[in-house]
Amino acid sequence: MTPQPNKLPVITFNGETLNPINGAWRSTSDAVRHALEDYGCFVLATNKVPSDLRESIFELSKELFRLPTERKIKNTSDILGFGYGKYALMPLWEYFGIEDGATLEATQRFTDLLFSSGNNDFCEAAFEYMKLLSEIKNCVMRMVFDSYGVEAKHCDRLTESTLYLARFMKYRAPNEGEGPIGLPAHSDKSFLAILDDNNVKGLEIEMRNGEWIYHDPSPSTFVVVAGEPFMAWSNRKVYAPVHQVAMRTTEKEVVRYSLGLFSFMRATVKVPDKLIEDDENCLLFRPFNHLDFLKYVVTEEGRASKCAIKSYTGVTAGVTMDS
Ligand SMILES: O=C(O)CCC(=O)C(=O)O
Ligand SMILES: [Fe+2]
Repeated sequence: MTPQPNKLPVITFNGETLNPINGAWRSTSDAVRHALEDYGCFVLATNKVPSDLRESIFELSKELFRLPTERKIKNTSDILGFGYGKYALMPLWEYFGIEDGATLEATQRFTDLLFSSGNNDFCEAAFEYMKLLSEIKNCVMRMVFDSYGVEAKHCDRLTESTLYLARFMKYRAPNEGEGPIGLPAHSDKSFLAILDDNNVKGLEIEMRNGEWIYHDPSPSTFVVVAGEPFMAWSNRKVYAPVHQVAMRTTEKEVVRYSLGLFSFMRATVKVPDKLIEDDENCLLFRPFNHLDFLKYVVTEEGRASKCAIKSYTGVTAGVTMDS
């Protein structure tokens, strides 16, 4: 498989597109919805995150990965993928998660735990950066709800219940004899992810037709990716793409740093009636608790499933709204 160059839609968020009273809001919302339906992801061009903040957070994340292992492993979590991770089976990849990572309190706790003599620059930049990403995520959500004609109060209910995972990731180049895969192919278990990187290629995405493409990074773009729970919420209109990270380089000194803000819902996720009506009353996913779904994902059955959300809460034969 040789992935092809980026063919993802590029959508711009600027002052005009982000104002719901402008016509541009409507057309941008429809573009976001169609991109998520057709590709499950899109490239977001925006200057909402200042470039100096982006540069400093990537510089500061290098400090994080330089810490000694005995410090790194202090970052633990009950939820898989939310703590510190480095696995023998995925030797190129390493990550830190900050649970509730769009809040100052959680970012401060993380900083205090990792940096024994403090690191105010890290704490401030990480919080500021993740807060901006959470605003972008809220905007994407509102646009999708709007484009489907689902009332804003349903969006607010989910938004207010969001649990954020801020993730810092590092991928080294493969050594001789090692394969290029940093993070194996998967679909996300988060609702929505906003991804960023230090302009080093690596993210590869499978299109609906099975073709793989790679994302060509740039300093003013992010990648927005829908996860399985978003697909379920939309009654399978939104696509949750399989993607992976591959370090296809022979230059040993290349290091890819990426950052992601992943959102999870504490409130029950339920297909809006509006979307079921549009599907002639055929409900494909029962209401579910997103955090319980994460527990299912790590069970033997969840791990074995090709699409965990389908085996967790999918309606196989299709039922009517009132059954
Ligand atoms: O590092 C990246 O760009 C992607 C990471 C990713 O797909 C994930 O953490 O689920
Ligand atoms: Fe992912």
